[in-house]
Amino acid sequence: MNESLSAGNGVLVVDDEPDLLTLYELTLLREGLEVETAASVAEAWALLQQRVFRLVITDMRLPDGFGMTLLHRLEEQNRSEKVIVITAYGSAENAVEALKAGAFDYLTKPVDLKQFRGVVAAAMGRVVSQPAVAAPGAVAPPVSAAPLAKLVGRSDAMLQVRNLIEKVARSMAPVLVEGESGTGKELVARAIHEVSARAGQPFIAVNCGAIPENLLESEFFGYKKGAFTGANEDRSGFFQAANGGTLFLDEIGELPLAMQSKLLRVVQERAVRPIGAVNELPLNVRIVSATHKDLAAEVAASRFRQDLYYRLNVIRIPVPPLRERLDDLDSISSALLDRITRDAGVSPVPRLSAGARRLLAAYSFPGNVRELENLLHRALAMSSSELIEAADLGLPDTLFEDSAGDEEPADKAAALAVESLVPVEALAAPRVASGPPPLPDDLALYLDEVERGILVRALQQHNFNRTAAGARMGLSLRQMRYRMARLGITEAAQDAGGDDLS
Ligand SMILES: Nc1ncnc2c1ncn2[C@@H]1O[C@H](COP(=O)(O)OP(=O)(O)OP(=O)(O)O)[C@@H](O)[C@H]1O
Repeated sequence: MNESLSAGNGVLVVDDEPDLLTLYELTLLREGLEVETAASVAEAWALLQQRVFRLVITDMRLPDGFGMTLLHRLEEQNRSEKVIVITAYGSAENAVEALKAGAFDYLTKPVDLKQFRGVVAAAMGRVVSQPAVAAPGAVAPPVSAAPLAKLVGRSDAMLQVRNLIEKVARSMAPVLVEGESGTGKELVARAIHEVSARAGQPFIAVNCGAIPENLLESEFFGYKKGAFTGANEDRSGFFQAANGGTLFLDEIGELPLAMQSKLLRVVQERAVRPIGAVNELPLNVRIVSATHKDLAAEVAASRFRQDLYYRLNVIRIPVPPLRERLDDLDSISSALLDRITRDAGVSPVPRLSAGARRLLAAYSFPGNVRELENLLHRALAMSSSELIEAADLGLPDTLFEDSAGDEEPADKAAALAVESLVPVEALAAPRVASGPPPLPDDLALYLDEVERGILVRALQQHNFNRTAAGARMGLSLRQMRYRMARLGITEAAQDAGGDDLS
């Protein structure tokens, strides 16, 4: 034990290959860090019993066990050390496992020293802003729960989302948030940032689908004065702006392939070179991405790079559609009404009548929480009292009739129609007498709704026999089940006593 070492910038490196250990040690010493080394789990643990380090860098395979053992022990004891694991080339599962277990980051052998320095700088940079830990056994600061309060909902599905957010907060691992439009993916990304030690640093949200292709590079990486016509001064990109904090890449599936390659390079090397610059700038940015697309399918269709997908998708947080967490509808509606009236400076906050709540619960919310928010905005404008009635919601008449009474919908057809309600725009298309329907704002959502309407009609025509309804449209039972599940009409059909469940 070296008494002179402070916890401040002490790094413990664990590797059983003496040459590598020396190489790592020299690299770290050159960075001005204080280094101790160990060649086995036992040796490392003995050192960790004596003092606290800022960072532990460990090879995965050691003569007497695995680097994961050290990670698990440190996690169990809630120690403050960040852990970086070094895994063999091609063992991505190990790396992912380590990140899920709480590792700060991982490096793959053969270790690129530039990357090594970048990862270490990120780990040290993050810790520097925290109070120095003085004694063995000191615990990491608890994560703050306040940011999670903005994410309203106590359904099982939301509790799972919250748990995941808390779990990933301490790590640097990239997170992919998946879910339909308007489910709250950005809110989840913000919560990850705010719960993490990066909370005081910038959170930069970028909608990848909204930036013209020819501007992507300069927007992301910045440029130097004179790099191209019109570059009259140096300009930072999103990465530099997010340095020290979190970069939220919304609609990552919209990035063109050429930009995906450039993004991968920056993410791997943890450094960015602005257009026209000679030198790279080191980065310490956590990446949280989001998509409403099935990115695995995009990879299969060669529209998304597999290597980038694996890099961004270390931890996946699926955010379920609102129709799958109707338990949360009342609390989310109240929170939204609170927010809307507060923003408008109106009081008191109106309430939803029992009829209005019933009507909302019968709706399928293809636009999820954002649609609920818009709907409540409109309802507030329509309502003339402190009570928002069903009629103020502006929902389609079919739904209105079905849920007006307290009784359950009378027959299978009604149950299915209510569950899989087609939004007004989708229904309107075939009814319009002259001229083409307006272009949809969201083609995928629009087509989903058209498909939903067709499936419901086919099922109704075939007395809810999915095999027959599918066969009528050239679909196997398996394809029907898949499509019904995807479009959220499985349950209604089962409730309705579908005769070919198997
Ligand atoms: N659980 C929730 N509690 C309170 N408000 C929510 C919740 N989920 C979403 N919202 C609100 O719904 C709106 C849409 O959320 P958000 O922008 O995070 O969705 P998104 O999934 O990122 O949407 P998109 O895919 O269109 O980018 C926001 O105003 C957000 O504050």
